[in-house]
Amino acid sequence: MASCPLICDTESWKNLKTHVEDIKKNHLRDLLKDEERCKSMIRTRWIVLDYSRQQVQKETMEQLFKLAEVAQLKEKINKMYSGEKINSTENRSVLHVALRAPRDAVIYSNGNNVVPDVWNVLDKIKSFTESVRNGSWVGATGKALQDVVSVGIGGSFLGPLFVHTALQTDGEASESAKGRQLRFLANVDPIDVARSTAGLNPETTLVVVVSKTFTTAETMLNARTLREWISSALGPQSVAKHMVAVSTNIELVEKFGIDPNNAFAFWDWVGGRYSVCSAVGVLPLSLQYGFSVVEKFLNGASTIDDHFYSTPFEKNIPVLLGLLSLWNVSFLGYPARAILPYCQALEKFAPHIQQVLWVSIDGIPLPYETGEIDFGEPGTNGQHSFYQLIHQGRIIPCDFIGIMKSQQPVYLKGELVNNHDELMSNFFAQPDALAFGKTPEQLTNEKVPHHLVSHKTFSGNRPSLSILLPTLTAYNIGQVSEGLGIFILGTTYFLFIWGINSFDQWGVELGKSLASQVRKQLHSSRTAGEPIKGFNYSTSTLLQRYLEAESGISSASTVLPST
Ligand SMILES: O=P(O)(O)OC[C@H]1O[C@H](O)[C@H](O)[C@@H](O)[C@@H]1O
Repeated sequence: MASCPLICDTESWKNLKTHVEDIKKNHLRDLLKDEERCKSMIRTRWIVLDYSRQQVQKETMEQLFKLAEVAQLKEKINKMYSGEKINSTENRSVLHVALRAPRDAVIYSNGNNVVPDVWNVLDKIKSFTESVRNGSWVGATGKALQDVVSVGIGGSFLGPLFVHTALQTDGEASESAKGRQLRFLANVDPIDVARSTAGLNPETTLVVVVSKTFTTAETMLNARTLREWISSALGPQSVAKHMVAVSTNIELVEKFGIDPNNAFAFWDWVGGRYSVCSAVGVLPLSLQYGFSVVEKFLNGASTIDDHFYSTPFEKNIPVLLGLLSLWNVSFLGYPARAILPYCQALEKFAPHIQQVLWVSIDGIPLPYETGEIDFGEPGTNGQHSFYQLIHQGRIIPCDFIGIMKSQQPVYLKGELVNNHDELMSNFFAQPDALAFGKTPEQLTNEKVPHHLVSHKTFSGNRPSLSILLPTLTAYNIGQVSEGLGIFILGTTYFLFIWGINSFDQWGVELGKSLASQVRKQLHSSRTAGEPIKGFNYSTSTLLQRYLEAESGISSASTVLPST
């Protein structure tokens, strides 16, 4: 039995479906003439959020807030923060907010305050990373470990990579990272092994194996590969000095050959895609930038949690972002969203991790589409690749993210504007181009040749929102990347409203089990010449062609990339 009716059966949902027809009668170029409307849709907090170019009226927002109330959104948020096991299919709390809570905070899971455990790990990370960075922790040959390879995939990779990319050009962070390298090894493609170790010396490299379960096939094969890379160069006893782990599964960490004292724990109430503020991100980032910089990142993330928990929905940035996404996906029928940071440092920002389910949290098949296809590219690069699509092709709501003060200002004397202003000229122009478009009448008045008028017509009425950040320090990155938080929390929200589980991931299991069958077939065919069996004709044919090709590798001996 459902614990609550599907949201699509509520009056509030039906009213919004009816409201769509009212909205379709308006063009954004007309809505944007209403200054009072626009004024009510520009929110200035730690960031400036302007959603006046969304296809919404004041009434739309009122109805969306009503829908959130009907969906008991605030109650669900309260349950999340109070440690209730809202991840019901895995019987777990959802408490990534505890990872960046102040030391004196009290957050319960299973009747225990989890904050002291969080700070025990943070204190251990601080101590360990300081010893590596100051050279008191050295490798097997007595050399300081200046380079780090973080091995992990999915949530054990994407969040840390995003934050690393954003910190690389921050003044304070880049100064503290001088002389150090942080690389990531995620894909099981051996090319990724070659790339992540190119030019590195095992003597001065520390490998961090990041895996919540310590069972993920790609991560564990990559970890064994780097263990071999180190052992073959420095001897098997060197693993203790050159490999550490981040996991909830300390037993498997020890079985792998890593000293449990060199394992940094996190907990089952941290979902993989929400783990960047756990040791998953904090350990490799602190090795690269120092714990004090990463602590600022955590503090920034913590401000989002406070805002998210205590701010009324009308002024709640993550809730507004989530509700607008819900409106675009479930009512206006736009299945995708382009996230366009006009800041190269945020190039890894577009959330790659989306929760999409076809059943409700109670296992009931949903009669409406869920999920949103998010993609993105830093501006102005995107303008030279897919903006033709978003201007004149299908309608894709866009989120533009700009920075007021560049991390790395450049100005050439004599130029009209500095380089950041040049970038931001596009940040301010693109949303209006999408909203207003250009009509055939305007083109005719501009004396555009008649045969080109249709080609150069822009329909406009394409929704977007604009976010302006003050700058990108570790603190701001924490706000934004829990900006992964803003978007992920926003995503969590409308998943709360859709009534699906934002925190489990059964959907990835089937592919993994089928890959396991193929792995066994490849092994038996290559080592014992076993014929292919148990696959459909198409897959069997492809497998046959693959096995006939020369692999360039003999399974008789270990092969590592040439360094
Ligand atoms: O950290 P691990 O246990 O190795 O899992 C790595 C990743 O596996 C899957 O892709 C999950 O959907 C992710 O949430 C998780 O981050």
